[in-house]
Amino acid sequence: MRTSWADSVANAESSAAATGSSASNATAAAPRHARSTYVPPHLRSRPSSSEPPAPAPVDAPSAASRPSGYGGSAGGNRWGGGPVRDLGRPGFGGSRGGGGWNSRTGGWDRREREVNPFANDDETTEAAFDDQENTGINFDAYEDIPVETSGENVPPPVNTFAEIDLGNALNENIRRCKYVKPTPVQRHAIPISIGGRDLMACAQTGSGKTAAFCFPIISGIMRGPPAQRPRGARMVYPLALILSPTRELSVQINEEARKFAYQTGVRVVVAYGGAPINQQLRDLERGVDILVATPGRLIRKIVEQMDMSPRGVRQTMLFSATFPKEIQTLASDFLSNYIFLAVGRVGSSTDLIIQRVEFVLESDKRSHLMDLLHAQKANGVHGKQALTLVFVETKKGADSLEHWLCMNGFPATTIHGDRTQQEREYALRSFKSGATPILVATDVAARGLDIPHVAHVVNFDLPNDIDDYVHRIGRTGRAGKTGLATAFFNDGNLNLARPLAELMQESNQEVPAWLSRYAARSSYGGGGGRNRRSGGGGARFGGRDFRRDSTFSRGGGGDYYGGGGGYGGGGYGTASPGYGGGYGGPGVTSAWD
Ligand SMILES: Nc1ncnc2c1ncn2[C@@H]1O[C@H](COP(=O)(O)OP(=O)(O)OP(=O)(O)O)[C@@H](O)[C@H]1O
Repeated sequence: MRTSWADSVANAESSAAATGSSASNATAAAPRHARSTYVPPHLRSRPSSSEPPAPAPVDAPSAASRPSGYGGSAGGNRWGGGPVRDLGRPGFGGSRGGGGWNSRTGGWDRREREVNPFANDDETTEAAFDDQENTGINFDAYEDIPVETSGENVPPPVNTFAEIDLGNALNENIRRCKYVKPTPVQRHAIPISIGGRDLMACAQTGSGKTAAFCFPIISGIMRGPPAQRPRGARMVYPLALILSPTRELSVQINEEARKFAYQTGVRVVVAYGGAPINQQLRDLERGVDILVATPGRLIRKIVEQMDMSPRGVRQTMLFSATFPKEIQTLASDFLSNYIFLAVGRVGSSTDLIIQRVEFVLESDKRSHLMDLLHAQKANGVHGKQALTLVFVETKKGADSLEHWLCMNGFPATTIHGDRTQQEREYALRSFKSGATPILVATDVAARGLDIPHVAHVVNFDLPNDIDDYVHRIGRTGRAGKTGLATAFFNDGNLNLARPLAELMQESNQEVPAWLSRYAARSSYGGGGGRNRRSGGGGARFGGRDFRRDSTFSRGGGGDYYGGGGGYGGGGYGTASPGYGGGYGGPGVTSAWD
């Protein structure tokens, strides 16, 4: 039978060197005195060493919490480790004395206290917006969304978090996050992931994909038996690797995952370029269960040429709002007998975003933007109340537009690849807080960033690729809230005319007649080009499994429907959930930073 998280951890010793190679190298370079002994997650949060280790409380799963058919084709529950051992306890890390993360002999680092990741939530963002109406989360907006799954023995979805045995500590964090019920992608993806299956999940921007992959990973690690690590080895052994396309997104996923993992004993660490390496090395040396990393264009190398367990042994999940066919083809190399999940007309944007396209000549763009910003102000939607994200094509263009906006009385900042990481992070903080309510950005900020109160996304320069457009506008209209996206279109964007018109139509937007005319023109020879979506019927927006495409043929076979052979027995089940698209294969543009 194929390995589950529980099996993976149990088998960790035999393949201890099989994962986290980049982290391992990093650790080897760290100063000796910082070495600490690894304590597996299930032993953390226990009483201090002077006390006998008490049996971990166990959440007995109710029959209802295990949907029939759970576990997929291999039959039965893949977890193998039984119900979640719940490690979370009140008083963790402090007042009770002795209990918790840091007090156990041989812990990661006894000086360390687990920082409360919820502590700053209210101060940093909400306080700045305290006079704004709290619209709350309206996930009813997603209720009618069509869901399509394909693959063998798809585990059924759940309707509530309570139906899944995630454990008290994680449930408590879900409550702290104010998540009342799962979003559609969470309802479907969590049981699939807990069932040990590989997954390619396509769901709209802002619809909760982060929790959809984090919850099962955290609960899987909590559930697992102790991992035996070689003593004294200066290696770190992440049980899960989360790869994301940009540094800022890695930072955000790390922050989210830390909230979900708070007081569970599961340790999350982030590693990315441009930030001081010593701090990251120190964090890694304290131990890591979940490593969040930005690998640039090295995705294929990490998965195929490093020591990671092969597909079919590890569990691999990919999540994105867009999955064009080429990316599906490339990504399927990393997956085994996977389930394809499409929530919504995927790759399509959500109806929550009102999309406008305006014809603006290059020379008129600045004054047109100024008009929009003044109109926003006049409507009382400005400043901290409504953050505006302006996408431009080049780094120079970003700096120059930022300067011009500031000169004209609109406080703005900028984020792009030529700025230092410190400057990028500062800019993001300044934008989020409302101090500079306009952020001029290149595609660095296009994917995944979850910034509350972004009310307006302006495509000052349209991207060449419709996928990028979908991700960009998805920075607004998130978590059930509505948003506005305005695009400046001119003759230079002819290639985008058709996919843009189609996308707008699919999202129930009003398509200007002039854009339809451009779209028709581009269909007759002009457009297409890089835009992989133009043409191709239902698969256009990546909303269907490319394995269903009758024209699909790769040769070699054996891994798709009924391919079998993927279940290779025990091993080190490093889950490697991906994020965003862009595998940088030949001929495919990579959005990875
Ligand atoms: N079940 C839930 N209940 C309430 N809010 C939720 C729930 N799940 C996620 N959210 C919130 O919804 C917002 C969007 O979630 P997330 O960033 O995971 O979206 P996403 O699908 O990954 O978007 P993108 O495609 O842009 O990366 C976040 O603020 C998150 O906290």
